[in-house]
Amino acid sequence: MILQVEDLSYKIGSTWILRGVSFNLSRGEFAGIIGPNGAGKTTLIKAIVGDLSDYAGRIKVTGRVGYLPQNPERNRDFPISVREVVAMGLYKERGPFKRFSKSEWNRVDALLKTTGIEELGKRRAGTLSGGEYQRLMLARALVSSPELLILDEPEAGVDEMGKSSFYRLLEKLKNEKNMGILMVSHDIGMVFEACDTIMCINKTLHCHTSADMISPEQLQSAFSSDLDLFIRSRDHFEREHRL
Ligand SMILES: Nc1ncnc2c1ncn2[C@@H]1O[C@H](COP(=O)(O)OP(=O)(O)OP(=O)(O)O)[C@@H](O)[C@H]1O
Repeated sequence: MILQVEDLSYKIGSTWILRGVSFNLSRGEFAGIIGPNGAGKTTLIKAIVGDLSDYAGRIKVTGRVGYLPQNPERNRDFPISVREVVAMGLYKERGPFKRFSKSEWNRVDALLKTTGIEELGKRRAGTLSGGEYQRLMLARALVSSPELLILDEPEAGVDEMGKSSFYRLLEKLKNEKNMGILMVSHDIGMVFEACDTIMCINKTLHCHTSADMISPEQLQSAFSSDLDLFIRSRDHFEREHRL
């Protein structure tokens, strides 16, 4: 088990954002978190990565975490290269004040290759397109060799071709490194295609089950407040089950 969440609840003022969320994530499991806007998905991720302190319940992570946040902040003018941004992902384990060693730069370059942006290493990070920037953020999240990779809507700004190669890359990394992956996404089709398990969240966790076992009732209970998302997920359910 790489992640254990037990009875997690979070409240802002008198409003519950999350209530009694419990689940486990195994190594080698790619879980997709789906749910309507405002369902508490990002809040759950923030609690897991340690950006939220005043929650109730327990979260146990047993391994290194790589995190690709939703809409990562981007300063287009800041004079930093793509390679340097990836290398900064190592700060947590070795601090910012030492020069990067040759082997650390080799690690960075290998990841630029893995994520398909090796040609862009020397470019100023601010000049990258949206999809290229997401790949850069993925390389940075991976440079510390995480056992748990957490992604919050990584497909934002990525075109359809880019999306499917991005998800294929995640599946490959999961298989090669036996990582656990937790990904929030509104891309219901891709979630059903790429993920092993699906978690439906809307304040509470409505289901956490394998993509081909999920029932229309589970989808409906999580999405009742968002008819459009519900219909799209039901369509995918029906296609998956050839109904
Ligand atoms: N600082 C805050 N103050 C008040 N309400 C907040 C705050 N942060 C989050 N919320 C509310 O908490 C709820 C859950 O937000 P969260 O960002 O976790 O949802 P989400 O499921 O990630 O949504 P989306 O799919 O739109 O990204 C929303 O109703 C949001 O407005």
